[in-house]
Amino acid sequence: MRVADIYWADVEAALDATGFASLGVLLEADARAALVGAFGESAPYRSHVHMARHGFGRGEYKYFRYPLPAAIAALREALYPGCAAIANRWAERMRPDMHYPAEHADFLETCRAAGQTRPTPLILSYKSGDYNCLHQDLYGGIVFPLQIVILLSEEDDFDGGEFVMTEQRPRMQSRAHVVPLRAGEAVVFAVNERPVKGTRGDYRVKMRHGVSTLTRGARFATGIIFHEAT
Ligand SMILES: O=C(O)CCC(=O)C(=O)O
Ligand SMILES: [Fe+2]
Repeated sequence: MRVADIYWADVEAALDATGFASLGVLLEADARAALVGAFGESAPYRSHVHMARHGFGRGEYKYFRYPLPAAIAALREALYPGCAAIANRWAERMRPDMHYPAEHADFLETCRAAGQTRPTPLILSYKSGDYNCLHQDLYGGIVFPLQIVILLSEEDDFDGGEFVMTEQRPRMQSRAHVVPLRAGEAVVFAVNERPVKGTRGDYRVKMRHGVSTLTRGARFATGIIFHEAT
């Protein structure tokens, strides 16, 4: 599967229905192994977070520094235009003042102008007992409304550790989604909120994502977030 083979109309339909959509397997085994193998190094990263110290859950993650690993940089650039087209249609329904440029390089300029200059792609590592609390990856006032997660481990490397999303609907009870991920599979999902068609026009539901507790093994994932951090 290549980015050029993604059928974006199906992606948009799934995003509209549930707030997430599979993009297929976009990282092959050798690329996954290279990213996992470098987790223990320090040179490729700008920061290292122990989730328990911040109340974010249990496990570790690291933000890549520039230059990003080639595979991550290539996916971020190649996936952005398809995502931006959907983001602009969502903006029309939710945030009519927002418009996203067609190319990621131009969106990075928007981030820089707002003082958001640090890269946000990251790699996460979980062991048995680890989990990632429900959260949103907001790093400043400029927010690109879609982001990507890719499972780097094999499905049988671990038990539990499911990618989960919740949606908080206005004046209603929250809904949960368990999002299945295959090794190397990329899923695009709503960062902050998504539009839902109601009887009186669209309304916004707030989305959060996280990872359920691992009950066995080890799990690695990488996240591609399109906005930069302050
Ligand atoms: O480990 C995961 O699957 C989720 C990671 C995450 O929170 C993210 O990519 O933003
Ligand atoms: Fe996240």
